[in-house]
Amino acid sequence: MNEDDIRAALAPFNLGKMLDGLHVGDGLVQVTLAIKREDAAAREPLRRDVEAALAAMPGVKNASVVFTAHKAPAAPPPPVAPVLPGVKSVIAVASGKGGVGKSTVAVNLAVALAQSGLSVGLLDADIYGPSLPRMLGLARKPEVRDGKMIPLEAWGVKCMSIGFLVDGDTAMVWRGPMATGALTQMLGQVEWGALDVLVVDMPPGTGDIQLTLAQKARLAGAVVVSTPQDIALIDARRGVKMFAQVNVPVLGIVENMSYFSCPHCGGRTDVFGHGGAAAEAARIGVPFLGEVPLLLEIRETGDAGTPVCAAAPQGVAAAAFRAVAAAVAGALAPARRAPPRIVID
Ligand SMILES: Nc1ncnc2c1ncn2[C@@H]1O[C@H](COP(=O)(O)OP(=O)(O)OP(=O)(O)O)[C@@H](O)[C@H]1O
Repeated sequence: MNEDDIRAALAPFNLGKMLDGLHVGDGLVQVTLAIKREDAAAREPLRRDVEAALAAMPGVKNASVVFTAHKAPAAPPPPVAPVLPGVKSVIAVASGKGGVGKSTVAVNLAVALAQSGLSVGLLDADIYGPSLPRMLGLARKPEVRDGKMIPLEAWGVKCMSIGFLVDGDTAMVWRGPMATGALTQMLGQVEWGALDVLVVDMPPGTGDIQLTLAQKARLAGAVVVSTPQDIALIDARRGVKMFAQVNVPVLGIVENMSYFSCPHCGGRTDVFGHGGAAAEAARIGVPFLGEVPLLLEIRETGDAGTPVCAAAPQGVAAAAFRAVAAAVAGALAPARRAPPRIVID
């Protein structure tokens, strides 16, 4: 008794596409019939007849016929009103771990994009540790007009941070839902106006806030910042994976603190090794967007509230950020995307 014998025995039942699975071995026959869930009762006599016919065959010790109901293909998600109707592209700047310079890259990317002539917004979504107020030297509370907050402006960039509204220590103790609620408000209740790009400085890691943002803000893409160290790269890989899971294209990886550029002699030292992020990007098949050197000037200007792209636009740091900005602008898909659907298995 082999599979052909069983198929021959099934032929009179005209099962057609209903026959979904057949397993034959050691005198055991298992048949799976695919039906619609609601047809189960009506098809039961057929199931019993098939089972009886197979059980009666010589050489069959046991025959079982079971139903399976395939899920109907998921309906496309209903159109959702865009949270940010005037914003052409929202991009997230993310990192797998803290301290790799994600905020520094986000701020300078925004300033460099604005310097290239685009209208740019910058949202600090790092609810638990907002660094925009310090990096941009902004401490005022935003005005409210017609129930909407007016972003503060710095170097041609419209900026909003939870740090403008509450002091950092307050936000630090928020539970997850409070943080995601605050972020949703910052997306929808800020008068962003018409923007070419909204750069979002994400909190480090891969959690609730990242998912909320990926869903609500219709991200056009994500920029993942890493240092060349192995440990940062492992976390960066996790970040890339998270965006892939929520269907957000990864625009590429930026290597920050790529090498040390000595302000005295101009010599270059590869403090953490060099080129790890480029190699990793190639390995996981995402673009490499450029490298930013480890420079005292970047830290000093950032901590003093003037991003290096604004403080020293002619310097090597600004040139590095401009190159990253050009790569990001080039990678941005012109079309706006539908919100991702999160599938939980
Ligand atoms: N390329 C660089 N050269 C010199 N200093 C840098 C560079 N990039 C970042 N820094 C400095 O490193 C510190 C951490 O940077 P930043 O706050 O941007 O990191 P982050 O990844 O956003 O951190 P967190 O996720 O913990 O908020 C800052 O003091 C910043 O000025």
